[in-house]
Amino acid sequence: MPSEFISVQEARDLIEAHIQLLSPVNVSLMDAGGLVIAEDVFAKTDVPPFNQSSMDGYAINYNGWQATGELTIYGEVAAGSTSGTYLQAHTAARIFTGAAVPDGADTVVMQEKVRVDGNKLLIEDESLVQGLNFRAKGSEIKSGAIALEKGSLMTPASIGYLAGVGIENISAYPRPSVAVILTGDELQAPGKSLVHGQVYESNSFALNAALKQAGVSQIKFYSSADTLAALTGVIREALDQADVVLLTGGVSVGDYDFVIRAASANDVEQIFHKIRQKPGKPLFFGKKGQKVVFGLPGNPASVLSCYYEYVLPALGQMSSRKTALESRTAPLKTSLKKPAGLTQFLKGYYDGISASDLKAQESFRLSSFAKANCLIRLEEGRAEYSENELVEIHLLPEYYG
Ligand SMILES: Nc1nc2c(c(=O)[nH]1)N[C@H]1C(S)=C(S)[C@@H](COP(=O)(O)OP(=O)(O)OC[C@H]3O[C@@H](n4cnc5c(N)ncnc54)[C@H](O)[C@@H]3O)O[C@H]1N2
Ligand code: MOO
Repeated sequence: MPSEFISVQEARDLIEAHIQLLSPVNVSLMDAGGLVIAEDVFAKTDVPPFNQSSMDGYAINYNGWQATGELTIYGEVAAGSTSGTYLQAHTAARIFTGAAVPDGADTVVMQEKVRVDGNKLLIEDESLVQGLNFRAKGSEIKSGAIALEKGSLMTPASIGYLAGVGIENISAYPRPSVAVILTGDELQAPGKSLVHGQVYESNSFALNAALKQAGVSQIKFYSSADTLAALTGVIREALDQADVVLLTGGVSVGDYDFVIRAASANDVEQIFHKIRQKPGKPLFFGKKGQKVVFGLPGNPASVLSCYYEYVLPALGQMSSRKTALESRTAPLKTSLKKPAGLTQFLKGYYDGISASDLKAQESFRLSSFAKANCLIRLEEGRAEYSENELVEIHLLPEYYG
């Protein structure tokens, strides 16, 4: 293998070293799912904001009731009632779940555990203790306290939690915007007829689905004719529009493979080109300012392998997220041979116990990828693996097991 080829680990390290966090933006909680917060977030109120009943029943003063045994029902507090009340001695207030407990009361008795006789309340609750069914003001969080720390992921629960402490917007790292440039004069859109020499264009479909699955919503597609001038112009426009530019095809050594030259003509600094791996050997990675360019080798299975192994973690890193495929070790179902000197990513199937390589591994074929739920990583220095030998597998995102 010529010396400009680098290892998979070197490629990973170089990408990680060159990716920069995107600048935080102010986002509505409604649009914050999956983002990471860039600053500590402070509660805007006590939660609960007042002493609150957790049951439908009667608010009482526990010690007062202990002293007299019988209470007179006085008034009612519904959830949302905003007029403050004070519980007089020897009285109980009818109350409902979520309502503000009157000052002077410290306990709520469930309505199932009382007898009401006219306006007299008889409590028949042997397990009643002071403070039961009473949520003290600020017992979840006090106003001004840190609700979530910088670096927290906005899950449905954390979004709900922040809304509950009075937050409307947060400062978060956005997801990158992505431009996808398709190269290749032989490409035809699905739905149209093929003439001899044409193939259906599929990379935009696979990448669109993969990017959306990763939460990227700003995706623009471009097509370029196979000329240096055309591709140089399209890359310029894409770099203007997006944080990340993904090209498919045109990174190899053919006479019409213009990606390297067109990137250079746009002052994209080449960080690497070519990895000792299969598929995706001619992967290109470059940088212009904070923007990054991946030249994905055009074969459809190379595009997807390189996306999962290199692009997806980079997209995550820009948004302060870990999005690399989940890695596990699993025993191989059968023995395998491979070329030494290349890391191989095989389309595989993991049944929860062992991993098997699927048929049809060539990079122009997607039939095996379509059935795979993992990539099996075989190490550069190895030429064979035996049955049951432990290997590293990378679970594809659609696999939940
Ligand atoms: N002499 C050599 N030839 C090749 C080498 C090499 O080292 N020396 N490497 C091979 C490897 S490995 C790969 S991978 C490919 C990568 O080539 P490119 O990135 O330049 O890709 P293209 O030639 O443009 O396309 C490759 C293949 O993929 C099809 N393709 C491209 N785009 C799409 C698309 N959007 N949808 C569907 N199919 C697409 C294209 O028609 C070609 O069949 O180079 C090898 N050659
Ligand atoms: O390495 Mo290429 O990506 O096999 O076809």
